[in-house]
Amino acid sequence: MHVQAKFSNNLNIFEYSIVIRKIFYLGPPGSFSQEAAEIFGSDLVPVRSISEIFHKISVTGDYGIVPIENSIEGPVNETLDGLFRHEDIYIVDHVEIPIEIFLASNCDTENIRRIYSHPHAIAEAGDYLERTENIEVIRTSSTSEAAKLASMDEAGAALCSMKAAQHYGLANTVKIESKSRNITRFILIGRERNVEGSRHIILCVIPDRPGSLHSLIGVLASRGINMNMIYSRPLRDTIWKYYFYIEFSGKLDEDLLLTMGKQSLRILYKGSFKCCR
Ligand SMILES: O=C(O)C(=O)C[C@]1(C(=O)O)C=C[C@@H](O)C=C1
Repeated sequence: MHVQAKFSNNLNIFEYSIVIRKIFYLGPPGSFSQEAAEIFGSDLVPVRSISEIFHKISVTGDYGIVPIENSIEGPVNETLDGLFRHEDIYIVDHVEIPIEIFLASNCDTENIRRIYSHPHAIAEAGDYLERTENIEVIRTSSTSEAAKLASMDEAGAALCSMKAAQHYGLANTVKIESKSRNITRFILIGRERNVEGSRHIILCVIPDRPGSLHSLIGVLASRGINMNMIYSRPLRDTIWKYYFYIEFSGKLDEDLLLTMGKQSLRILYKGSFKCCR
């Protein structure tokens, strides 16, 4: 895939034209992340965690696909923190994937004693799980890892995609979460920043005093720019201090970033993308 962007100013936003090479994704094969990665390329490499994807991109300069938010469960904190911790990794593109979750096993549904899945999928299937009894719920690194483990457990089942169920030979599948309201947003990340599109992501650390968040987002309000999402996450190296993850849509220019930068101790512009909503 070919991504192009034009924008240039003294905020280190540069022109580029890139060809997507290797893409790291949360494996093993059969994960929803793999479905998202297939949209951008075919040289796909499974790894064990989202943090490992960030690390691999830093070391190799290749690309990665990571989930950023689910419509039911909310933000993927490991991704937000990865974007904050890796200053050299940016948003290259964005895609939304409908998530259809199946309970997949090799035994009859009434004989299931253990359900494996990724914490996000467990939360997304919360309505179903709260009606089950005497079943242990086991967290795994991905829904495809869950399918792999369930295939080796005769009383085990996975919450996973139909693709993962088929890949690991889980014959009994029951749909428990429909894709009408369950969507996960994924971002393609790499070392070049995309600056085209109406949706933007910035990360800010602001002074810990009355009104500082009000002043920061007041910059958006005064320009009629809509803030779509805001989350605070711990800074980690300083206890009880936070950074803010902010998504907004509208016109982005250097002056807006500089004005927001004046209200911040630190500001990172991670990139822009087209958004269907
Ligand atoms: O486990 C997977 O299949 C993933 O790709 C991860 C992930 C997530 O982290 O949100 C992606 C989509 C689903 O919402 C559930 C799990």
